[in-house]
Amino acid sequence: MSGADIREFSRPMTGPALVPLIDAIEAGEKPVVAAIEGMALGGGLELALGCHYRIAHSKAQLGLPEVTLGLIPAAGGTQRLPRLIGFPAALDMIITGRRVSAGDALKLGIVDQVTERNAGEVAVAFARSVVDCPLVSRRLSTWPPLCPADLDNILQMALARAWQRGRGALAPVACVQAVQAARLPYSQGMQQEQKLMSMLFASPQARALQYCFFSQRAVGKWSMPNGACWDNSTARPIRKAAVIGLGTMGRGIAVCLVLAGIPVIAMETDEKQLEAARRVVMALLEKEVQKLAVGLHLGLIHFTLEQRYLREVDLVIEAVFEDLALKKQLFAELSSVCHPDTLLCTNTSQLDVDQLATATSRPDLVVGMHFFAPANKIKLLEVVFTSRSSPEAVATAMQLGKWLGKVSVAVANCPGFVGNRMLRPYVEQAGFLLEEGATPEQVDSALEHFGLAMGVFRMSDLSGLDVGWRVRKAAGLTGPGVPQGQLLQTQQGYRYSPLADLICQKGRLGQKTGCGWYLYEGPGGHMARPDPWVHAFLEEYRRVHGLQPRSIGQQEVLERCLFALINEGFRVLEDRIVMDPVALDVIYVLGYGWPAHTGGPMYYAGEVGLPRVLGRLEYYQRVHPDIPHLRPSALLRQLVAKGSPPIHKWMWHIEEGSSRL
Ligand SMILES: CC(C)(COP(=O)(O)OP(=O)(O)OC[C@H]1O[C@@H](n2cnc3c(N)ncnc32)[C@H](O)[C@@H]1OP(=O)(O)O)[C@@H](O)C(=O)NCCC(=O)NCCSC(=O)/C=C/CCCCCCCCCCCCC(=O)O
Repeated sequence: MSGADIREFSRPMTGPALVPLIDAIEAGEKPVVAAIEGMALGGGLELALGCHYRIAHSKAQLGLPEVTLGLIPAAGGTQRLPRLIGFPAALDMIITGRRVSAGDALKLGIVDQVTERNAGEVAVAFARSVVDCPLVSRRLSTWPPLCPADLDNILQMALARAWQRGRGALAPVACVQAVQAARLPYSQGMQQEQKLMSMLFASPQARALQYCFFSQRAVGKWSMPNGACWDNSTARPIRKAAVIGLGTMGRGIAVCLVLAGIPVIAMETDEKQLEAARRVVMALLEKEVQKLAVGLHLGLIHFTLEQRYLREVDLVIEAVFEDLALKKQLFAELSSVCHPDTLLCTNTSQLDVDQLATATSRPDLVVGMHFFAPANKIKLLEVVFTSRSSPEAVATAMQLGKWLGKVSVAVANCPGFVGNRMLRPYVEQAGFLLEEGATPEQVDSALEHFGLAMGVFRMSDLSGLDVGWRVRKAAGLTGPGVPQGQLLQTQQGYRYSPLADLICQKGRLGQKTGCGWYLYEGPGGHMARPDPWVHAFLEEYRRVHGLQPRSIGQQEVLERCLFALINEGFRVLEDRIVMDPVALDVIYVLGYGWPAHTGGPMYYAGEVGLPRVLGRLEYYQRVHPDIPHLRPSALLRQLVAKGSPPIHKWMWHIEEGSSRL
């Protein structure tokens, strides 16, 4: 039982109400034994906590995931669980919403027995064995709270953790407040639980998080412009895969495949690089084995320099250096080395997948599988199809992503695909704000305050500033031979900030070099500190170019960065790069640390109000007519003209024939 039907939350609820039902079961004179097979989540676990005993199958999982829906476990979960397993363990489960295995539930004391047999049959036998035992001590609501001496401290720390995890989300904090009320008598604690739930239940954050829940499932129902879709296309089984290029991304992808139980050929061209990769990958895998307490066959991965092993694989994921010529050459080689049916996938984050497909003998079997760093942690996968990709190839990549525990989103091929395409105007605005008077930490703090996991400059330092530098060079925006315009600089007719290029020229490439937009404790350091050198550099830059710095408020940072990103999102929709705006939201929440409690950038635009987004873009465009990304998209204008329909109706307003596919 995985809890309430979430769809019911947006409709008038019908009875019977869960709380009195659970209370009645608990108060009853017959022993009730919960037999848990599969899942006991949310209201499912709360119901089990109201039973007098709990028997779980060894494969069962238990949890209170309400926090991920912007809620608290409000059918007594916040009151019974701390009484049963103590405050620290209950706080951990309720604030994170994480699931625990039956084995861990037994250790924590949530279940009384774990069985390998049919849990129902075992529960019946168990019930017979306890039929004459008094029930008084089995009613959790009557237990006195297990209050340790340092409970205040524990609650304070939990509150701090909830603030930190939540980044502005209300539910994690409310979870702590509700659990805190478990030190009161049960009936008073329940009143507090209901009060907090009532506050959250109708909140915009809960609506946004529930939208995220359904969006992440909706993207699995992909379709392509040619009519191919998830339920008319068959995925191929992947019995063995290869990863070529064992840099950071390749290593992470190899780890994902092994963890999913898929045998992997991990290939490099250089012995030293191969050995370095072997050490890192094996260390990562051993850590996972310990963490997950699972038996994992580490022999599933074979490291090699030899292409002949590629003959036996069903799918290759290429993750070599981001260079089109190099990748094209590799794809041409793969055509002759691999079996003719082998799928050839690229992990490129922005190169033209069509061009790679053209270099092969089987363009129909070429797709992009764009993982996000760290590939073994981030749940998102962009599956990039070209006009020639076969439905079978797309279905296989989508299915493989799911098998790896990712949420796969099918997107059409275009520069930067979806995520990085929308990121460009956002990063660009941040650069302009520096020219106009902001510092990296001011911009980042506004964005982090909004809820983003990391501000734009901290994120750039983490990814490496040379990544964007290389892209800008390839696009002819900077580099030797590119004329440097007058400042404010213009390139290709539009305003261009060379600040990031100048920083790179100084050898400041981010965390890996110990400095970038911030200063770190050393190369590879993670602690970003404001850097006086950067401040002096920005001041000098403005002085040389006669730019009068002005004070830039949080609102302007947010509007310029976020609305520019959203505006590009509307253009992505116009171009029909995805079928639906939910895809953009899923990509940003899972891949770019966009706060889930705002639903994602496109949902957020709807909440802010499309007329407001349009109005602010028009205003900034008047002030900065040389920045095309601030020019409102045709779709945004059209939606506002049509009275700002809800997000699920946006695609109805795209003119036929506007697709660039
Ligand atoms: C682990 C899963 C269960 C399964 O995972 P998987 O096998 O991978 O399958 P999925 O692809 O995820 O899902 C398959 C389809 O099922 C749909 N689905 C799944 N779960 C739900 C659900 N809970 N509700 C609706 N639909 C669901 C999913 O969308 C897929 O559909 P489709 O095929 O795409 O169409 C996994 O799905 C999972 O984790 N599910 C969610 C589990 C969860 O979060 N459970 C907690 C729910 S909240 C809850 O249980 C709360 C209970 C107590 C309520 C008590 C309320 C007290 C009332 C107080 C109210 C106060 C209001 C006051 C108002 C006022 O003041 O007036």
